[in-house]
Amino acid sequence: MEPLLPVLDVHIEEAGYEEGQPRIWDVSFQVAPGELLGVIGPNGAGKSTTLKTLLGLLKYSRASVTIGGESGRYAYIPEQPVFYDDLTLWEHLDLAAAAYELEYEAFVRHAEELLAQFGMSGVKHQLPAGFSKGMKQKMMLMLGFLAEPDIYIVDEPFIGLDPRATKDFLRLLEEERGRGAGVLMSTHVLDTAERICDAFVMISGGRMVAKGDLTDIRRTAGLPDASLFDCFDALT
Ligand SMILES: Nc1ncnc2c1ncn2[C@@H]1O[C@H](COP(=O)(O)OP(=O)(O)OP(=O)(O)O)[C@@H](O)[C@H]1O
Repeated sequence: MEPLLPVLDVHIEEAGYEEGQPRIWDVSFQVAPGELLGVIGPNGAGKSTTLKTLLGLLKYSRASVTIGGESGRYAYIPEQPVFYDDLTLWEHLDLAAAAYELEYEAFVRHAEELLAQFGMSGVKHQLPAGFSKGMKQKMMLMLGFLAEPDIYIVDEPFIGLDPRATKDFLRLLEEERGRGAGVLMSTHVLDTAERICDAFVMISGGRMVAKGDLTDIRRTAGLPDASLFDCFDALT
């Protein structure tokens, strides 16, 4: 069988916030359809910089990024919620649907489903400024899922979510992977990452120090039976 074309193909030579001052070097990876790739590394290692590079948000980068799949569409779910003060939750969903050119009835059905799944139906006509941190984060997740993209780019999803929301989020991701969507996820929650990710990119000091599935990471760390956490400890 032909190997599936990646939904995300990233080659970063170097990238940073100011011309001539790179913060990351030689970071390259691919995400296959249905794959969940975890980006892990200590504080300040360069995870967010890597995500910003592939989203095209940095002033200075020498990189090539290809988004594949059927629609070539990505959804970015940021760690810090971004929203319009004057728009209700429903108006945010509606705006996203217009941007993605979704058919209106299908959008309403999907949006109502997502609201119910995240327990947010009762607040859909409220302004997100009055939401808790986790509720704001759920709004960002819903906006992402509404897009049904080829690749989800998710920055640290686990910190603000309660256990039920985390479970709902993971189940929805699982469904999306089932239809072939890839996921690139940066996280510090290594026990969850070890459980759910197919493969990892480990970044330290702006460089990739290990890449592959847990077996590859263990081999690189020289620790045949170690947890992801212990490999992380040894490699960073
Ligand atoms: N806006 C910015 N302007 C200049 N330098 C930045 C900026 N954001 C991050 N950096 C620098 O880039 C390097 C990588 O930071 P980055 O935010 O990518 O780390 P991270 O791995 O995401 O860390 P954390 O786990 O703490 O979120 C650090 O040296 C940091 O100081």
